[in-house]
Amino acid sequence: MKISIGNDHAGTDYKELLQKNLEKSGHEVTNYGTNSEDSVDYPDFVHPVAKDVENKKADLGIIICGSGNGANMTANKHQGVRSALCWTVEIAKLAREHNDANILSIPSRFVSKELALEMMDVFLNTKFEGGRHQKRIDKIPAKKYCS
Ligand SMILES: O=C(CO)[C@H](O)[C@H](O)[C@H](O)COP(=O)(O)O
Repeated sequence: MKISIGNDHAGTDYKELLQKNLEKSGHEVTNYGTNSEDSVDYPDFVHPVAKDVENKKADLGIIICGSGNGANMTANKHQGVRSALCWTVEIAKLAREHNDANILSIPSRFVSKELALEMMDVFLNTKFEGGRHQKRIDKIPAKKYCS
């Protein structure tokens, strides 16, 4: 799969670990950084990931910041992006099965590295169930609701 990944200073070491594992499994990874622990602004590193997913240059995205919230909010401003903030394996699984999430947002300051790896694994290997869930995700875009 093609996976784009981005993080701020709070997620650099997690990103390195996840990227290494993805590449070991044969995935094609585009890393948008940051690659240091110097303080940066998460939108600068998350927008490129969401843009790749929006433009179908990536199959899935992974974004990491301290709480996962700022990264998640940024990604969800992009059309067709459904970014899910996940902190358990089950939530990551449901994000794929029920929400067809295409970006996984990881809160590095609140989950262990082992859990981050497990969430990534389940996120990549779980399929969207469709059916009643398709109807629901079709109703997510605000412009469809408002017009
Ligand atoms: O969690 C974040 C945004 O949702 C970021 O990763 C920041 O780390 C967080 O805002 C804390 O900022 P700080 O500059 O690392 O104290």
